[in-house]
Amino acid sequence: MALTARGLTRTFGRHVAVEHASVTLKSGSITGLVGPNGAGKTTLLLMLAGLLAPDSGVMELDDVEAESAQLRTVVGWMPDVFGTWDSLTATEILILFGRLHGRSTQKARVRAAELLELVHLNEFADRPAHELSRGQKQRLGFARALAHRPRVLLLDEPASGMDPRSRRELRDQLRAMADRGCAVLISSHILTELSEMVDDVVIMTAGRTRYSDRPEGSLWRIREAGQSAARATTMTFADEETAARHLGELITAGARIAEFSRIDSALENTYLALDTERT
Ligand SMILES: Nc1ncnc2c1ncn2[C@@H]1O[C@H](COP(=O)(O)OP(=O)(O)OP(=O)(O)O)[C@@H](O)[C@H]1O
Repeated sequence: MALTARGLTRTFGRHVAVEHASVTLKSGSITGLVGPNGAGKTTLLLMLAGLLAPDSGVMELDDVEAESAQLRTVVGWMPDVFGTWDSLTATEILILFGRLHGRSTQKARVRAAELLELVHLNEFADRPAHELSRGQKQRLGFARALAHRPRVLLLDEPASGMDPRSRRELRDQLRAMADRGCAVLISSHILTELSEMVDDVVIMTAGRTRYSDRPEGSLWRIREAGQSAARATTMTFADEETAARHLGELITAGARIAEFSRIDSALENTYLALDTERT
């Protein structure tokens, strides 16, 4: 399912948090949302999730204008901080969210077990949420966002607090969801990680959105065995295929390659160039 927002504006008192912002989230695509602190990302996500009313602007699901209530039935929302009833167990929280989305207790229970398995929290199923670590809470937050099998998924800093294995799993799960037709939007400050997983990037500064061109090529470090890091060569390749071909040629020519790794993120450079309006 596709979600399109056009001209969204939201003010708090006299402060304009989001100003005429537009985004298109395509079915099957993962979009990154980046921007400095206070740029309006969370405010935009809340409006797209149907949880905060815009002052003006239009939102559409598959080209049909959608009200907030409709958005809430198809959008899964993962806030940056888990925020829930801490004394409830992981299972109770997921069942409660299933029930709030109109499922029977029985169906919600089955779905809760499935989701706990998905995020590897089975052994914490009956623990109260306040006993979970930060990363475990993030994973429970991800599971909660999936309770009603959303067709659009919005995630605010989903990987913060997660260990490397959980991040990789999250990345794989999001790609699998996109492959099944879900439209995914991720807000994150971890740009190198984001650049590996997104298809499009929306940059937000001072409440305004704009699409970024996908980075063209990236820089790689090539170091031979025995060579110091300072003497390593750097080269730009258009894509991974070209880099792999070059590595093959080096090895065929007898070079003893000890390190061949991507070192830059053009997205990060674009972002840093824009990061002048931090508040
Ligand atoms: N409920 C609110 N009341 C008043 N001002 C708010 C409210 N929510 C957000 N703002 C203001 O709107 C602006 C955008 O905030 P928002 O949380 O959307 O930014 P963000 O891009 O998500 O920032 P961060 O990267 O720090 O999470 C900020 O200046 C913030 O102070």
